[in-house]
Amino acid sequence: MGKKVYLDNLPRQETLANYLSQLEQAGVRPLLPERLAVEQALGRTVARAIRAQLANPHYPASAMDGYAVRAETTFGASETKPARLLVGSEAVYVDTGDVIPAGYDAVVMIEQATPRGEYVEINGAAAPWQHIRLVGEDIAAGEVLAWPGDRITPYLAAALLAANVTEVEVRARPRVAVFPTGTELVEPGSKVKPGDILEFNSRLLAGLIEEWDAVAERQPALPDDYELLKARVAEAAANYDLVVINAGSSAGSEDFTARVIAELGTLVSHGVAIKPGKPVILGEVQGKPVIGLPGYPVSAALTCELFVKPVLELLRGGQLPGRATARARLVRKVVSPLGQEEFVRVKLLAQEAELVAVPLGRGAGAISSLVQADGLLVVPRLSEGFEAGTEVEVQLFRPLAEIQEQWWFGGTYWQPFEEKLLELAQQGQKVGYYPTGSQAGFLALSRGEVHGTLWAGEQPPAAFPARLLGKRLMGWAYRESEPGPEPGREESHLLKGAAAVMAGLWPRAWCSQEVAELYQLQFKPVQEEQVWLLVRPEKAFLLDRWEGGT
Ligand SMILES: Nc1nc2c(c(=O)[nH]1)N[C@H]1C(S)=C(S)[C@@H](COP(=O)(O)OP(=O)(O)OC[C@H]3O[C@@H](n4cnc5c(N)ncnc54)[C@H](O)[C@@H]3O)O[C@H]1N2
Ligand code: MOO
Repeated sequence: MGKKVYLDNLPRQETLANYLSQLEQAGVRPLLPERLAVEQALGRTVARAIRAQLANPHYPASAMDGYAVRAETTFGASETKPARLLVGSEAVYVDTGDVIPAGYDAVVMIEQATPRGEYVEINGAAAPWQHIRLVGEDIAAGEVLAWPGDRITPYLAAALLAANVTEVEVRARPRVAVFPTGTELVEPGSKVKPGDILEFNSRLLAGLIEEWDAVAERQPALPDDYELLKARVAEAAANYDLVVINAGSSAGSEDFTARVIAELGTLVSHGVAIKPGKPVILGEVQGKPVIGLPGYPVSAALTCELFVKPVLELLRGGQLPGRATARARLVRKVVSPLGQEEFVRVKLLAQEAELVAVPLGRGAGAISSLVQADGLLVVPRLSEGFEAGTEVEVQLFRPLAEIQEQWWFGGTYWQPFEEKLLELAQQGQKVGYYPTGSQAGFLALSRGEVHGTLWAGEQPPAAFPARLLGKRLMGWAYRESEPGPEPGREESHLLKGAAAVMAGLWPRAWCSQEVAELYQLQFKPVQEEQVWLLVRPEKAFLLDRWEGGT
């Protein structure tokens, strides 16, 4: 196949369908199932139907402690006219789980039986088969206990063992080699210098792949060396079911992945009409799928889900679970380029009786946005986005119950408030605090994007229930000697302003005394200000969670 210098730009579904069919043509087939002991198979997926080997119960068993009787011998019995049965020939004592002796067809609980010497008196009629667990009542021999595609849960494992099944055939877990690439990559925990990139994508990708019932083997990071990459990819294609290469997907001079695949096998496509994740590379080498994922972490995670997951489904021979969805009302307009399918991370909040979706930052480099997000909103390729107020469907990253429990705060950054939230979180309350400054926080509160916000300054706007939490000293933070008259910068998130001063980007930043201390910066106090908590009316109870102001 010739060298491609341009990116393909077909819709995702078409790109994927074409790739999967090319893989099938190249001989990629589902892997053979594996035979495992039931105890070793928890979490795995059943490959072939499993039938019960033995009934449960496999003998008629007493369900209660009492006397096995012939039901007909008790007919007509009452408190005043009990049936007198001879123990041994007309009634036999049984414990729960004992075999019902032949010829008997009911059990009378000891509470309803009165021993009288060698007799026992039964003061009520027993219905035939009462308190007897019949053979196969729970599981009949030969019954299908597990269907292909069922996940082996502790319940299923127990049922299999109850039916005397000790081994199961489960879907194979494809083995995936994950290669991080880039000369600038360094291991987490290293002492870093500018330009170094802490290598975390391979952990991110391996984690996702393992969640999808596959085995990920992270490989040492590869420097940007064409021949080395080529040799390692060829070797991995021979030894793994799937090869994932991360970064080196865009048009930069050291982005070799596509070339390597084209030279070793077939480059099926490079580029797809999605955002983020456009430069994804799909190929095949020696009959094995080889996928190049973009370097930016959000793009890498998303393309892993959109392309690696379906290939894993092909290899294991069966679908993996998708995400649950929920409907939510968008609080802000989302504008998206026509011709690209866009995946927007959203925060979800329970507000009054509904769920609202707040679009988050769209930078593909922000791994924190995936942590903060509760879900993903898909803007179709032929749409330019959604108006504020539209009801949209969101794919959930976490259980809805967890999302509905959380309290979400914005506004100015104030450490004592953060401490209080940390305390609440320690006690089990789900909370989040995403400071964006007093003004932005107030707007967010008005639009319903947060449950509460911190406002710094005099009397806050009267629109929301408010409580004075305390006072703080504001001023300029700077490094060694106080900079001259040039103005400093104000950052909406006080920690970020102080961080910019720390990094030598700004001469000084407007921040609070606590933040300056946190960053060990010099501090020139200018004014004292009040800090208020403002909340949505239905969250007014939150105001009482904080001790009175100063
Ligand atoms: N001139 C153009 N530049 C770029 C284009 C383009 O079309 N033309 N596409 C952009 C898009 S879209 C994306 S996405 C990125 C893809 O970049 P690469 O796949 O080539 O990846 P790198 O440049 O090597 O890395 C980018 C960035 O990703 C982070 N990264 C990479 N590897 C790791 C890792 N193992 N662990 C953690 N983080 C990693 C890192 O921040 C890199 O700087 O290209 C755009 N450019
Ligand atoms: O498509 Mo890139 O993946 O924008 O970030």
